[in-house]
Amino acid sequence: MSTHNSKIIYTQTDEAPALATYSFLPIVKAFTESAGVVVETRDISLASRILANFPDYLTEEQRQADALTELGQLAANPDANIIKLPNISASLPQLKDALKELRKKGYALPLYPNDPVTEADFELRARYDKIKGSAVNPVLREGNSDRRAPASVKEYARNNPHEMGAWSSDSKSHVAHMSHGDFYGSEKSVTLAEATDVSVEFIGANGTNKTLKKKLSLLAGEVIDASVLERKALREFLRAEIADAKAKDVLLSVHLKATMMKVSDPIIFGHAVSVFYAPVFEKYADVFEELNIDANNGLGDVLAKIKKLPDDQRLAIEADITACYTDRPRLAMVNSDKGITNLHVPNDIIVDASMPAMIRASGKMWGSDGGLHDTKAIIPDRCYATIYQVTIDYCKKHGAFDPRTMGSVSNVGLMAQQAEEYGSHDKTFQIEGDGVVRVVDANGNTLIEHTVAEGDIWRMCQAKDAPIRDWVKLAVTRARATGNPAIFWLDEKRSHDAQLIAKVNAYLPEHDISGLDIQIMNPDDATLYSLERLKQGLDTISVTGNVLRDYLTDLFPILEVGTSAKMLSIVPLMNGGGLFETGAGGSAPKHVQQFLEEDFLRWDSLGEFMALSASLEHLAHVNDNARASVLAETLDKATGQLLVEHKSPGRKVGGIDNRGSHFYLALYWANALVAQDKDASLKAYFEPMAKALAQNEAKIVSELEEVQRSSVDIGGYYLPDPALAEKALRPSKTLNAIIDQR
Ligand SMILES: NC(=O)C1=CN([C@@H]2O[C@H](COP(=O)(O)OP(=O)(O)OC[C@H]3O[C@@H](n4cnc5c(N)ncnc54)[C@H](OP(=O)(O)O)[C@@H]3O)[C@@H](O)[C@H]2O)C=CC1
Ligand SMILES: O=C(O)CCC(=O)C(=O)O
Ligand SMILES: [Mg+2]
Repeated sequence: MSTHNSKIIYTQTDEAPALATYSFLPIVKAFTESAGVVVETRDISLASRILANFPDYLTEEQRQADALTELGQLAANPDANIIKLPNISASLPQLKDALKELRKKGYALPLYPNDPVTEADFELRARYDKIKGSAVNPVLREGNSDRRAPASVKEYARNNPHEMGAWSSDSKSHVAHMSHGDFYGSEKSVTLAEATDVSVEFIGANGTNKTLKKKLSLLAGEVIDASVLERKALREFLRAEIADAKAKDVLLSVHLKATMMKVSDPIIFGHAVSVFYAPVFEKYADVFEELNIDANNGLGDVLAKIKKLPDDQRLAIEADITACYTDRPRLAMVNSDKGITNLHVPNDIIVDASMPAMIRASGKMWGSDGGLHDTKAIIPDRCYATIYQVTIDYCKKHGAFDPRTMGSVSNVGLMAQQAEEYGSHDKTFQIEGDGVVRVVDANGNTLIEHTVAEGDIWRMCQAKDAPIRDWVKLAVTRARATGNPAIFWLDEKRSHDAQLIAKVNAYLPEHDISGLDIQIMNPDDATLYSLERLKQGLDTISVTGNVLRDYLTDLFPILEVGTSAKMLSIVPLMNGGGLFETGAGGSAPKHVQQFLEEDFLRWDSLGEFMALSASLEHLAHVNDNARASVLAETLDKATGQLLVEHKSPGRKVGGIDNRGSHFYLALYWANALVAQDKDASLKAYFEPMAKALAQNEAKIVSELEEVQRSSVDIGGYYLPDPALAEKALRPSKTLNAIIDQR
């Protein structure tokens, strides 16, 4: 059998998934070796990405290869087989934190220039900004997205329902969005008949003329759109909603995506901060300027920077901040014990996960009293805010969903080649003055034009034709494979969506869609349609653009199976390779904190297990490697057994954690390989391992539990010491001996 090019790239990332990798990867290698499959790692952690981008500041030994660029190129190659674990999409405070740690460790990296003056400062800032936000996923995602809850996961949730907060019809929770002056209201879109280069020009009312973006090459059939969020309208909206939250006596929360929308959303977040704390920002404008305080970094930045002031001055500011709370609504908290509000940092409340978490918890969020309360959820732009209101209304009317009986909503998402809003950050601008912004083609024709004012956020998005066509095809494939209705969530009232509707209608007839139920609905109707089917226990495929892909693959999984971490998340790359993302959730910083405090890692690697199986399956198919196929099948069996036997990590210290679940996966996987009859040599190969694991079960479990309850040091947060981390994550000598002897 050919095992040519049987290579899987397993990514090293950050926080909880990176810790889990220390424990899981040796096990993976011990198994895949048997099929001649080589598993290599590439480090795309935040720390590594910073180092890879600053070789000129590092010594020869400190320099790092640019693994992300390498993997980005690999993703366009038919051979690609990449398992991608969640990574940090760094906000500015996170980036600075990581820098601080690296500098302490002897990496002579330059400080982030907060207030660039010279050209060199600007260049340096641009270099750092490239690493900020969602800098990884868009590079690797050279394909559209197929995310769903596998049958075994659904089955597990039905038999072991997670807690769902009860909903009451008199809940005061609601979504607040703008009614004008937002991106939704101003969107203009065109589909290009021919390839062209465009530029984005700002023509100031005072006669200034500035090219915001030079020579952007566009392909024939590409859909572009542009829209503007008005600063004035946003701030008025925020003021009104803050007052309304106070009047209704609900918590105030703001839900944005400052990671993927790394240019626009920190600015919007900054407005929420400076409007909420307006008296303070006004009174201390000069001091804040001197301290380089930027509202976009949140109240946390204010509190940290005023520490440099003399005590009396700092206390006065702190008193004025406290005074804000008397005539303003209570803020939703991220951590009420530590007094962290949802306006502290832009990366704590990320809309895709935060809204479903709220909806799961009776529509409530945590208040500073440590209790759950009804909340006003501010999501300024109307493009996608309303789907949450429809969901809230549905829960108010019908009560919470029941994981035991509810159906499932899977997703086919347009994502390839930085589609739509999630590829817009290099075409997003905070406008310097009043004037107009124009998108002008190579012949000097204006394609799109907006009147803008100082401080407005203008942005342009792209969606290329080939990915759109591939997305339609993937939707049909999933509809055919499942027999479920596939709903395109497209809003005919949005100019961009109108272009997409035309393309969907043009490309659907390229496929055999006989007997399939494929419909186009606006997001509100599609939400209601899907929720009604969900209630009845029926399954529906949501076919969406990039943002709704992100939102829905947290919303439905969190309601259905308790977390998006258990999703199968496949990216069939357009050039034939496979990218297998683990889950749909993030890096869960809270898990690291718990691990450091009590040596218990509650991260569930189910997403890794499923991604590995899908990756092996893909490899088996592409490389005609029958053994890899047996490995994939038996891994699925083992994962199923792990669920049934309740060997997933618990949430609280004591019992099985992430490492314990890895042991059980290894045991069940080895057993399944011994039990299969497709490949006799694999059967024989795994017999000794299966036996050793089974015989030592009690000893291994006890070695894994013994370490819990004391604090642990891994020598860093963003760049842990590999030796310390390995020691901490592989505490069972008995297990290590069995795994390492392969
Ligand atoms: N694909 C990617 O690379 C993604 C990366 N991120 C990054 O992750 C970080 C955190 O983002 P956030 O929005 O809080 O989202 P997360 O998905 O990390 O967190 C939401 C909550 O989901 C639960 N959760 C998520 N994954 C797992 C898992 N494998 N096992 C058990 N529980 C899990 C945890 O709940 P509990 O605390 O109750 O245990 C967690 O607090 C950010 O740095 C963000 O940029 C976010 C999304 C995707
Ligand atoms: O890349 C990121 O920052 C987050 C990605 C994400 O949330 C998703 O794809 O679901
Ligand atoms: Mg997401």
